[in-house]
Amino acid sequence: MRRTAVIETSTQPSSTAPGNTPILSVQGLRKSYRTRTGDQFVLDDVDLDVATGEFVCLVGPSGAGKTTLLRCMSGLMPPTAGTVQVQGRVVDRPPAEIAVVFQDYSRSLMPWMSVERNVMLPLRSKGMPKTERIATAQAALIAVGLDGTGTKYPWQLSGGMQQRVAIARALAYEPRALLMDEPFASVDAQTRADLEDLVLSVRDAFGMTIVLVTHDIDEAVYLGDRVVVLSGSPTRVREEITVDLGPNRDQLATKALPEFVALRTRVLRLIREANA
Ligand SMILES: Nc1ncnc2c1ncn2[C@@H]1O[C@H](COP(=O)(O)OP(=O)(O)OP(=O)(O)O)[C@@H](O)[C@H]1O
Repeated sequence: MRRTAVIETSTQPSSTAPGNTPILSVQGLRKSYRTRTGDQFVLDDVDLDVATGEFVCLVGPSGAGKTTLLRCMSGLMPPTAGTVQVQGRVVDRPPAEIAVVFQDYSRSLMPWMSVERNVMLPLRSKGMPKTERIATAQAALIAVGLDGTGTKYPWQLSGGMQQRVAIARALAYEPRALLMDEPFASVDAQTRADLEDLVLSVRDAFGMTIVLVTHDIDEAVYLGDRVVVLSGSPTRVREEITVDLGPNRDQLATKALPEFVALRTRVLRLIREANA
Protein backbone atom coordinates (compact mmCIF):
# COMPACT_ATOMS: atom_id res chain seq x y z
CA MET A 1 0.00 0.00 0.00
CA ARG A 2 1.22 3.51 -0.76
CA ARG A 3 1.14 4.75 2.80
CA THR A 4 1.61 8.37 1.90
CA ALA A 5 -1.32 8.44 -0.48
CA VAL A 6 -3.72 11.26 0.20
CA ILE A 7 -7.19 10.39 -1.00
CA GLU A 8 -9.20 13.31 -2.24
CA THR A 9 -12.23 13.58 -4.43
CA SER A 10 -11.08 12.75 -7.93
CA THR A 11 -10.16 15.90 -9.79
CA GLN A 12 -7.07 14.58 -11.54
CA PRO A 13 -7.10 12.54 -14.72
CA SER A 14 -7.10 8.87 -13.85
CA SER A 15 -3.61 7.41 -13.67
CA THR A 16 -5.23 4.07 -14.32
CA ALA A 17 -6.86 4.47 -17.67
CA PRO A 18 -8.27 1.06 -18.51
CA GLY A 19 -5.77 -1.05 -20.38
CA ASN A 20 -6.49 -3.92 -22.70
CA THR A 21 -5.24 -6.77 -20.52
CA PRO A 22 -8.18 -8.49 -18.85
CA ILE A 23 -7.48 -9.03 -15.19
CA LEU A 24 -10.79 -10.84 -14.84
CA SER A 25 -12.29 -13.04 -17.48
CA VAL A 26 -15.62 -14.84 -17.27
CA GLN A 27 -16.26 -17.39 -19.99
CA GLY A 28 -19.41 -19.40 -20.62
CA LEU A 29 -20.41 -19.09 -16.98
CA ARG A 30 -23.51 -21.01 -15.92
CA LYS A 31 -24.84 -21.32 -12.44
CA SER A 32 -27.83 -23.22 -11.15
CA TYR A 33 -29.06 -23.62 -7.59
CA ARG A 34 -30.52 -26.88 -6.37
CA THR A 35 -33.99 -26.24 -4.99
CA ARG A 36 -36.74 -28.52 -3.70
CA THR A 37 -38.49 -28.26 -7.03
CA GLY A 38 -35.37 -28.95 -9.10
CA ASP A 39 -32.43 -27.00 -10.42
CA GLN A 40 -32.98 -23.26 -10.88
CA PHE A 41 -30.81 -21.83 -13.65
CA VAL A 42 -29.68 -18.34 -12.71
CA LEU A 43 -26.71 -17.59 -14.97
CA ASP A 44 -26.78 -18.79 -18.54
CA ASP A 45 -23.59 -18.53 -20.56
CA VAL A 46 -22.24 -15.26 -19.21
CA ASP A 47 -19.10 -13.89 -20.89
CA LEU A 48 -17.37 -10.84 -19.46
CA ASP A 49 -13.84 -9.44 -19.55
CA VAL A 50 -12.68 -6.73 -17.17
CA ALA A 51 -9.55 -4.81 -18.12
CA THR A 52 -6.87 -3.89 -15.63
CA GLY A 53 -7.74 -0.55 -14.03
CA GLU A 54 -11.27 -0.59 -15.36
CA PHE A 55 -14.36 0.32 -13.31
CA VAL A 56 -17.25 -1.91 -14.38
CA CYS A 57 -20.74 -1.58 -12.97
CA LEU A 58 -23.16 -4.52 -13.18
CA VAL A 59 -26.86 -3.70 -13.34
CA GLY A 60 -29.93 -5.75 -14.16
CA PRO A 61 -33.43 -6.62 -13.07
CA SER A 62 -33.99 -7.55 -9.45
CA GLY A 63 -33.17 -11.21 -8.86
CA ALA A 64 -31.36 -11.52 -12.19
CA GLY A 65 -28.26 -13.02 -10.60
CA LYS A 66 -25.92 -10.06 -10.08
CA THR A 67 -24.82 -11.26 -6.64
CA THR A 68 -24.47 -14.81 -7.93
CA LEU A 69 -22.20 -13.57 -10.74
CA LEU A 70 -20.07 -11.53 -8.33
CA ARG A 71 -19.75 -14.50 -5.96
CA CYS A 72 -18.61 -16.74 -8.79
CA MET A 73 -16.14 -14.06 -9.92
CA SER A 74 -14.70 -13.79 -6.41
CA GLY A 75 -14.27 -17.56 -6.04
CA LEU A 76 -16.75 -17.68 -3.16
CA MET A 77 -19.07 -19.91 -5.17
CA PRO A 78 -18.17 -22.54 -7.80
CA PRO A 79 -19.79 -22.18 -11.21
CA THR A 80 -21.94 -25.00 -12.54
CA ALA A 81 -20.15 -24.67 -15.89
CA GLY A 82 -17.72 -22.27 -17.51
CA THR A 83 -14.74 -20.55 -15.96
CA VAL A 84 -13.61 -17.43 -14.17
CA GLN A 85 -9.98 -16.47 -14.63
CA VAL A 86 -7.95 -13.94 -12.70
CA GLN A 87 -4.80 -12.87 -14.47
CA GLY A 88 -5.09 -15.95 -16.66
CA ARG A 89 -5.48 -18.42 -13.77
CA VAL A 90 -8.71 -20.37 -13.35
CA VAL A 91 -10.40 -19.42 -10.08
CA ASP A 92 -11.31 -22.36 -7.86
CA ARG A 93 -11.09 -20.54 -4.52
CA PRO A 94 -10.99 -16.85 -3.47
CA PRO A 95 -7.87 -15.52 -5.24
CA ALA A 96 -5.34 -13.48 -3.28
CA GLU A 97 -5.62 -10.67 -5.85
CA ILE A 98 -9.27 -10.00 -5.04
CA ALA A 99 -11.05 -8.36 -2.13
CA VAL A 100 -14.82 -8.22 -1.75
CA VAL A 101 -16.97 -5.56 -0.06
CA PHE A 102 -20.56 -6.50 0.72
CA GLN A 103 -23.63 -4.38 1.34
CA ASP A 104 -24.05 -5.52 4.90
CA TYR A 105 -21.09 -3.98 6.71
CA SER A 106 -22.65 -4.79 10.08
CA ARG A 107 -22.21 -8.49 9.33
CA SER A 108 -18.81 -8.25 7.69
CA LEU A 109 -17.13 -6.33 10.53
CA MET A 110 -16.36 -8.10 13.82
CA PRO A 111 -18.15 -6.11 16.55
CA TRP A 112 -15.83 -7.31 19.32
CA MET A 113 -12.71 -6.11 17.51
CA SER A 114 -11.51 -2.53 17.31
CA VAL A 115 -11.65 -0.81 13.94
CA GLU A 116 -7.89 -1.20 13.58
CA ARG A 117 -8.00 -4.92 14.35
CA ASN A 118 -10.83 -5.39 11.87
CA VAL A 119 -8.70 -3.77 9.16
CA MET A 120 -5.64 -5.82 10.18
CA LEU A 121 -7.55 -9.11 10.15
CA PRO A 122 -6.96 -10.30 6.55
CA LEU A 123 -3.29 -9.24 6.68
CA ARG A 124 -2.40 -12.18 8.91
CA SER A 125 -2.89 -14.52 5.98
CA LYS A 126 -0.15 -12.59 4.17
CA GLY A 127 2.31 -13.45 6.94
CA MET A 128 2.93 -9.75 7.59
CA PRO A 129 4.68 -8.88 10.88
CA LYS A 130 2.48 -7.13 13.45
CA THR A 131 4.19 -3.73 13.24
CA GLU A 132 3.68 -3.72 9.48
CA ARG A 133 0.07 -4.83 9.88
CA ILE A 134 -0.59 -1.91 12.22
CA ALA A 135 1.10 0.59 9.87
CA THR A 136 -0.80 -0.77 6.87
CA ALA A 137 -4.14 -0.61 8.70
CA GLN A 138 -3.47 2.95 9.83
CA ALA A 139 -2.59 4.00 6.27
CA ALA A 140 -5.78 2.40 4.94
CA LEU A 141 -7.88 4.17 7.58
CA ILE A 142 -6.27 7.49 6.64
CA ALA A 143 -6.98 6.73 2.98
CA VAL A 144 -10.72 6.44 3.66
CA GLY A 145 -10.82 9.50 5.93
CA LEU A 146 -11.03 7.59 9.21
CA ASP A 147 -7.79 8.68 10.84
CA GLY A 148 -8.10 8.48 14.62
CA THR A 149 -10.88 5.89 14.75
CA GLY A 150 -8.65 2.81 15.06
CA THR A 151 -9.34 2.20 18.74
CA LYS A 152 -13.12 2.53 18.41
CA TYR A 153 -15.44 -0.42 17.85
CA PRO A 154 -17.52 -0.67 14.65
CA TRP A 155 -20.78 -0.21 16.57
CA GLN A 156 -19.54 3.18 17.79
CA LEU A 157 -19.44 4.45 14.19
CA SER A 158 -22.18 5.55 11.79
CA GLY A 159 -23.27 3.24 8.96
CA GLY A 160 -21.28 5.22 6.40
CA MET A 161 -18.17 5.10 8.61
CA GLN A 162 -18.56 1.34 9.07
CA GLN A 163 -18.68 0.89 5.32
CA ARG A 164 -15.51 3.00 5.09
CA VAL A 165 -13.90 0.57 7.54
CA ALA A 166 -14.93 -2.32 5.27
CA ILE A 167 -13.39 -0.48 2.30
CA ALA A 168 -10.23 0.25 4.34
CA ARG A 169 -9.95 -3.44 5.18
CA ALA A 170 -10.19 -4.31 1.49
CA LEU A 171 -7.58 -1.65 0.60
CA ALA A 172 -5.16 -2.75 3.30
CA TYR A 173 -5.11 -6.16 1.68
CA GLU A 174 -3.77 -4.48 -1.47
CA PRO A 175 -5.95 -6.37 -3.93
CA ARG A 176 -5.50 -5.99 -7.66
CA ALA A 177 -9.28 -5.99 -7.99
CA LEU A 178 -12.09 -4.95 -5.69
CA LEU A 179 -15.51 -6.57 -6.12
CA MET A 180 -18.36 -4.68 -4.46
CA ASP A 181 -21.92 -5.94 -4.01
CA GLU A 182 -24.31 -3.01 -3.53
CA PRO A 183 -21.86 -1.45 -1.10
CA PHE A 184 -23.81 1.77 -0.56
CA ALA A 185 -27.35 0.43 -0.44
CA SER A 186 -27.67 0.77 3.35
CA VAL A 187 -26.57 4.38 3.79
CA ASP A 188 -28.31 7.73 3.32
CA ALA A 189 -28.10 9.66 0.04
CA GLN A 190 -25.39 12.14 1.08
CA THR A 191 -23.19 9.42 2.59
CA ARG A 192 -23.74 7.38 -0.54
CA ALA A 193 -22.50 10.24 -2.73
CA ASP A 194 -19.45 10.67 -0.47
CA LEU A 195 -18.66 6.95 -0.60
CA GLU A 196 -19.05 6.90 -4.39
CA ASP A 197 -16.45 9.68 -4.65
CA LEU A 198 -14.25 7.89 -2.15
CA VAL A 199 -14.27 4.75 -4.29
CA LEU A 200 -13.42 6.77 -7.42
CA SER A 201 -10.50 8.38 -5.64
CA VAL A 202 -9.33 5.01 -4.30
CA ARG A 203 -9.41 3.62 -7.82
CA ASP A 204 -7.28 6.53 -9.04
CA ALA A 205 -4.84 6.48 -6.12
CA PHE A 206 -4.30 2.73 -5.94
CA GLY A 207 -4.70 1.82 -9.60
CA MET A 208 -7.31 -0.74 -8.75
CA THR A 209 -9.76 -2.61 -10.94
CA ILE A 210 -13.31 -2.38 -9.58
CA VAL A 211 -16.47 -4.36 -10.35
CA LEU A 212 -19.52 -2.99 -8.57
CA VAL A 213 -23.05 -4.38 -8.47
CA THR A 214 -25.75 -1.76 -8.01
CA HIS A 215 -29.49 -1.26 -8.39
CA ASP A 216 -28.93 2.45 -8.84
CA ILE A 217 -28.63 3.38 -12.50
CA ASP A 218 -27.33 6.90 -11.77
CA GLU A 219 -24.64 5.36 -9.60
CA ALA A 220 -23.65 2.88 -12.31
CA VAL A 221 -23.29 5.59 -14.96
CA TYR A 222 -21.59 8.01 -12.56
CA LEU A 223 -18.96 5.50 -11.44
CA GLY A 224 -18.39 3.21 -14.36
CA ASP A 225 -16.06 3.21 -17.32
CA ARG A 226 -18.49 0.59 -18.57
CA VAL A 227 -21.98 -0.47 -17.51
CA VAL A 228 -22.82 -4.11 -18.09
CA VAL A 229 -26.56 -4.66 -18.30
CA LEU A 230 -27.71 -8.17 -17.47
CA SER A 231 -30.89 -9.70 -18.84
CA GLY A 232 -33.71 -11.19 -16.81
CA SER A 233 -33.37 -14.69 -15.44
CA PRO A 234 -31.70 -16.89 -16.59
CA THR A 235 -29.17 -14.17 -17.00
CA ARG A 236 -26.86 -13.29 -19.85
CA VAL A 237 -25.02 -10.12 -20.68
CA ARG A 238 -27.61 -8.09 -22.53
CA GLU A 239 -25.49 -5.09 -23.42
CA GLU A 240 -22.20 -3.46 -22.47
CA ILE A 241 -22.24 0.31 -22.55
CA THR A 242 -19.06 2.38 -22.57
CA VAL A 243 -19.43 5.43 -20.35
CA ASP A 244 -17.66 8.16 -22.25
CA LEU A 245 -17.77 10.83 -19.56
CA GLY A 246 -14.02 11.14 -18.97
CA PRO A 247 -12.10 10.34 -15.80
CA ASN A 248 -13.22 13.32 -13.72
CA ARG A 249 -16.68 12.87 -12.28
CA ASP A 250 -18.56 15.38 -10.17
CA GLN A 251 -21.80 14.63 -8.40
CA LEU A 252 -23.54 17.77 -9.68
CA ALA A 253 -21.80 18.67 -12.94
CA THR A 254 -21.49 15.15 -14.35
CA LYS A 255 -25.07 14.22 -13.56
CA ALA A 256 -26.30 17.39 -15.30
CA LEU A 257 -24.52 16.54 -18.57
CA PRO A 258 -26.83 15.65 -21.48
CA GLU A 259 -24.53 12.66 -22.17
CA PHE A 260 -25.10 11.41 -18.62
CA VAL A 261 -28.86 11.74 -18.96
CA ALA A 262 -28.80 9.94 -22.31
CA LEU A 263 -26.75 7.06 -20.87
CA ARG A 264 -29.02 6.76 -17.84
CA THR A 265 -32.09 6.65 -20.10
CA ARG A 266 -30.49 3.99 -22.28
CA VAL A 267 -29.60 1.76 -19.29
CA LEU A 268 -33.04 2.22 -17.74
CA ARG A 269 -34.73 1.28 -21.02
CA LEU A 270 -32.62 -1.87 -21.31
CA ILE A 271 -33.48 -2.95 -17.76
CA ARG A 272 -37.18 -2.29 -18.35
CA GLU A 273 -37.06 -4.35 -21.54
CA ALA A 274 -35.27 -7.13 -19.65
CA ASN A 275 -38.02 -7.06 -17.02
CA ALA A 276 -40.82 -7.19 -19.58
N1 LIG B 1 -28.22 -19.97 -2.19
C1 LIG B 1 -29.26 -19.96 -3.03
N2 LIG B 1 -30.05 -21.04 -3.18
C2 LIG B 1 -31.08 -21.04 -4.05
N3 LIG B 1 -31.43 -19.99 -4.82
C3 LIG B 1 -30.68 -18.87 -4.69
C4 LIG B 1 -29.56 -18.79 -3.80
N4 LIG B 1 -29.02 -17.55 -3.91
C5 LIG B 1 -29.74 -16.89 -4.82
N5 LIG B 1 -30.74 -17.67 -5.29
C6 LIG B 1 -31.72 -17.31 -6.31
O1 LIG B 1 -31.01 -16.95 -7.48
C7 LIG B 1 -31.63 -15.84 -8.12
C8 LIG B 1 -30.61 -14.74 -8.31
O2 LIG B 1 -30.24 -14.24 -7.02
P1 LIG B 1 -29.15 -13.09 -6.85
O3 LIG B 1 -29.13 -12.70 -5.41
O4 LIG B 1 -27.89 -13.52 -7.47
O5 LIG B 1 -29.80 -11.95 -7.77
P2 LIG B 1 -29.57 -10.38 -7.73
O6 LIG B 1 -29.68 -9.91 -9.13
O7 LIG B 1 -28.31 -10.06 -7.02
O8 LIG B 1 -30.82 -9.96 -6.85
P3 LIG B 1 -31.23 -8.51 -6.27
O9 LIG B 1 -31.32 -7.60 -7.44
O10 LIG B 1 -32.55 -8.74 -5.64
O11 LIG B 1 -30.15 -8.13 -5.29
C9 LIG B 1 -32.82 -15.46 -7.27
O12 LIG B 1 -33.98 -16.04 -7.82
C10 LIG B 1 -32.51 -16.08 -5.92
O13 LIG B 1 -33.69 -16.43 -5.25
